[in-house]
Amino acid sequence: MNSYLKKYGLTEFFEQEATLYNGLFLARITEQHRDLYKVIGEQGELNASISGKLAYSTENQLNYPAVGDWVMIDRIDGATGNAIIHHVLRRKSMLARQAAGTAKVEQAIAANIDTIFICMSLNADFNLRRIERYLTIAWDSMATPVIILTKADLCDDLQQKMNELSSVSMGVEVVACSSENEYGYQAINAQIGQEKTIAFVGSSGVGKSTIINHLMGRDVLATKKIREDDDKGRHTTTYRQLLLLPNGGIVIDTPGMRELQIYTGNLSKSFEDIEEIAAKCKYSDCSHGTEPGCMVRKAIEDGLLSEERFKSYQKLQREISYDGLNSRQLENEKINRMFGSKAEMKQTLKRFKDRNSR
Ligand SMILES: Nc1nc2c(ncn2[C@@H]2O[C@H](COP(=O)(O)OP(=O)(O)OP(=O)(O)O)[C@@H](O)[C@H]2O)c(=O)[nH]1
Ligand SMILES: [Zn+2]
Repeated sequence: MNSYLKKYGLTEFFEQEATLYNGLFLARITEQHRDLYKVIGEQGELNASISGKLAYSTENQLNYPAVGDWVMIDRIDGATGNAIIHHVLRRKSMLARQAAGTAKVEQAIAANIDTIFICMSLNADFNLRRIERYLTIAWDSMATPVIILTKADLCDDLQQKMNELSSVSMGVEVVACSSENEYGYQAINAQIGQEKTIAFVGSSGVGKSTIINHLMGRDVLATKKIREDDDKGRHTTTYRQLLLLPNGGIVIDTPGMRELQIYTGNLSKSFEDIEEIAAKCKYSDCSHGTEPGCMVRKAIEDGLLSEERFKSYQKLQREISYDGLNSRQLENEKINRMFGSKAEMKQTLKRFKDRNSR
């Protein structure tokens, strides 16, 4: 096997697949820009674009090459111009999300990830529902999730949080860590196999870049603090979307992956008032419809909360719960919305059948 590409995660599976394409060369996508890709071939990095035929035959956005994909290109020497990507090899896993502004079109964020590090901080960001959502996304991608709890130094009830977490983590490895004293960093390293590809997801500011920098042994990513000081910001500077770790292992960190989190985090902030009222509803999963003891409806009736504000909260909430979910999850979401839950849906369907068979 080509030892150079092996460092970039090449396995026998892909090498075998590649033999189907005579005369073309194997490469892995390391960066994606609008129409231009960076790929790593057996002789190093080169620019690439997709062939007209591939673009033409690719109706589904999902099948466009994404960072992490293994592809077949027409050359290994960039001196003769951009390489042309002719085929995308079958993926072992894929992280996808709804394309911005559309409900139906799905987009690949990254491909062929072995492990997804779901990062959540042990202070403000700690939220079991959020973990559940990320776990669903991770399982759906076919990669293995690992939960990384960050900022342990800012938490004084670690054991309690770990206990709470165990009710939703269901056998997934959990690692607590802190950048303060590098607590837990050894355990994180132990979760990274040789030539395995890792992706980091989680809310903004939980410390993903901090961990990646530590793994790299140098500051390759600007952490939030640095970015705030630098008004040009991270978005204008180019950065690597696929990083080789010095200890083996590969990190994929695409802009799309960072965006996966934006919406989950912000709702509570912008609607703190409603969430505060809702916390007092009789039922913790109150939908603020016709349930007894709903404090949100009461606040609206009492003129303490405007109906409009509540409506926009609900609307945003619906959009948020769609963001980042793929079609199968979306289907489940719709079922949940219509029937409350799958169990309830089954009940309803059963009642319906019973009635019709009578
Ligand atoms: N106290 C404490 N602060 C931390 C820890 N890890 C990271 N931070 C701080 O948290 C802030 C955000 O960290 P980042 O690594 O930039 O977070 P991020 O998840 O990469 O954020 P995005 O790039 O926006 O997705 C920085 O100011 C870090 O110094 C930790 O373990 N303990
Ligand atoms: Zn309510």
